Amino acid sequence: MTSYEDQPTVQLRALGADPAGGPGRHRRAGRPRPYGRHQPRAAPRLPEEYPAEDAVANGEPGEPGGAPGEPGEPGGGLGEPGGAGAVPRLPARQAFRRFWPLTRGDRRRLVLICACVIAAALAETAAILLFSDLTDNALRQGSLGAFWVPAAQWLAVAVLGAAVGYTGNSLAVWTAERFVLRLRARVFAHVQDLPPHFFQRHRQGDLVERLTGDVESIEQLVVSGVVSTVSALFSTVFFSVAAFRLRWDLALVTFVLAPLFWLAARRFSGRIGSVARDERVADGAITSVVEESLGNVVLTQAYNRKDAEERRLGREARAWMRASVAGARMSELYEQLVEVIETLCVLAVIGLGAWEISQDRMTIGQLLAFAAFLGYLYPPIRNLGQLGLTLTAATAGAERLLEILDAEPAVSDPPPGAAVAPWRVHGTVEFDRVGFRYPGGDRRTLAGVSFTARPGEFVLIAGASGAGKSTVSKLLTRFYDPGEGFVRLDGVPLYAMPLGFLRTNVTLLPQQTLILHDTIRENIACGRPGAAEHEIVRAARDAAAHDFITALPEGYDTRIDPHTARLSGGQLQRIAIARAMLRDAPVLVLDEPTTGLDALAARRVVRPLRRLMSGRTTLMITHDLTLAPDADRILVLDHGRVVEAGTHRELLALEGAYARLHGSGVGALRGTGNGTQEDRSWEDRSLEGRSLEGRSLEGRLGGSPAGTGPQPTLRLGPI
Ligand SMILES: Nc1ncnc2c1ncn2[C@@H]1O[C@H](COP(=O)(O)OP(=O)(O)OP(=O)(O)O)[C@@H](O)[C@H]1O
Repeated sequence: MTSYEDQPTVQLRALGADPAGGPGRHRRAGRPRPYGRHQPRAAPRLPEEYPAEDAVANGEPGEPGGAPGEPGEPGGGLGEPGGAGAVPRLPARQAFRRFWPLTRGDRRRLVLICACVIAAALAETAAILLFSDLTDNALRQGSLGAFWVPAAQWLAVAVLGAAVGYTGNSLAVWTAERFVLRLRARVFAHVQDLPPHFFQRHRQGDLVERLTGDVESIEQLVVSGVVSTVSALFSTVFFSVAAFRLRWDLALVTFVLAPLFWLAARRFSGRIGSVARDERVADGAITSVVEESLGNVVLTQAYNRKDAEERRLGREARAWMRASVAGARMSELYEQLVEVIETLCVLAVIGLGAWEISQDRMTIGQLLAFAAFLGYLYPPIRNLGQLGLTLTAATAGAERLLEILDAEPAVSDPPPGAAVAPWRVHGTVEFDRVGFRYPGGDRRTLAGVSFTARPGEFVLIAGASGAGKSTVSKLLTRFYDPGEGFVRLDGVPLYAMPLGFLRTNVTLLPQQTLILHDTIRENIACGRPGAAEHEIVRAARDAAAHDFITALPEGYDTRIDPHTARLSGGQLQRIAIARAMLRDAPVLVLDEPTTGLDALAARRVVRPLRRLMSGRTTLMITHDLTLAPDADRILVLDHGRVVEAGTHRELLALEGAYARLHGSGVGALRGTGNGTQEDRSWEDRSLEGRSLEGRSLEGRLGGSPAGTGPQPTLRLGPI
């Protein structure tokens, strides 16, 4: 039997698609999985191929959700990663329509690529006819003179084919990569606007996989899909015309059997879709486990969790292997079925040819020439059948990506023209009967919260864990909009001003020190891009960071990252303070600025913090009440409500919630709770509280320093 694999077909192979689910990690490593020896090409599927279309239309992820604040809306709607069943099924047509606009700017190039593809198919058809002419005339005549003209023509056609093939391929790869680049940038930009709870609810590794592997698989759906369809269609038409010109009766037999390829592909389409989906999910899961394990390596080692982590990875790896093997088997099964169909077709043609020869209507040479020609004809026909498979598999990646793209940001800029014009912010912060419920949350996190912080005031927000303190900071920096009431800056509701303007004027210093994977200089400079060197150094000096930075061998050029071992937690925090200094915003939100630091480090941070706070409206969220006497006002939150407000003295005198909080913390340590030590410096109090905190732990653990017997247990509030 003719080996069609060896036949030259003009395809833009560089765009070769893997219908088993796109370029997952394993595929990028080079394991080919063609569902046919000739690279399948994507084509739009017929409507009847989508029995689930109605079901999909009902829950189509393309529809924007409701208003922010409602369960599942902003950033919601994304199925729980790790379960293929959670991913909504999307018709390929819709997926194509969603991503096609991204080809804008490259459409002329796409037309040129298609023209190259068509020209290449024409050149190949011409080559086939010239070959037939050569065998029929020159060889039969046995004259070398009859050889030269068709040979020269054949060579010219081959050169032309090579030229358009090269041009088309180069352009196609370039266009495809540009598409991937654009798509990735678009998804990445969208992801960055998503609210915090989106990232809390989704495994980072799975999101990484969506931004890499899944993004690439969309390319097969769109750019390669269009080029492949054009290629397969035109090749089929040209080769068919040539086949009918050679022997119409044999060509007819060939075409009568051709739908078998399409039937086989259709039969496999559903299963390949689900296998591809499983593979994409398995890719995401394994990336997540590896990423989480590496991030938690200290926990793993400290708690002897090595075996447990290995088992976890093993579980995901086995699931991945199962999905991968299922995909490979499906591929192989389809491949072999197509082989059998091809054999059947060739046998039918040879059978008819044998009958024609027996009737003296055909020579053996003609029959062999036609059989050889089938090697050209079947690949594009077969590819047309396989396009659906490629598309189904690529759609699995599209579904996962659209889940991200359809997750809505919790907040957005006011419409153009509706935004309040920027002004010089004084720093009055106002919460006016604010109520808030997290998307998907079952109860209100804040209810009727009202307070005003005037320019330059220091307002401390205290309360038990889970009372809603950090939520106040998220509303003020507009990660979310309140469900009820208003948050205002200088009397203007936050939603009425551009987000960029708000965040330029309200600096957040979160609980977790945010460090970029870059030099110390860049880490400080990102507070105000374009800042001059002397401004960066001044900020570092004010943050008490300049000395330890210059003591490093590479000084400000030292590269750091969030897990850097070169700097301590307190030093990283001081770099973050320097960044905030440089930003020079009139409003400052400090969320547990000394959490995680030991007493000495906290003490070193306190002084620069005071410099940072000076002259700015400051909202400090903290458990550490050693700072409370310095506050102009203290708000005590309990179950999302402000239950007490006043100065340190006033609240202690009330002997209510604040006094209890204070009594369970530093007050108890001082044994007074009446603020008699308020004249002592903040730094000293901080140091004392934290030193005692250490002692309290000793006490709890039953340690008895210097063998003095059991110590009383000291309670320090949340540790
Ligand atoms: N993304 C979220 N989705 C649903 N609920 C959330 C989300 N984030 C926080 N919550 C809930 O809102 C409540 C208040 O959380 P918040 O972080 O504001 O408390 P907190 O007072 O700052 O606590 P802590 O002092 O422990 O940091 C908690 O019950 C918490 O479980």
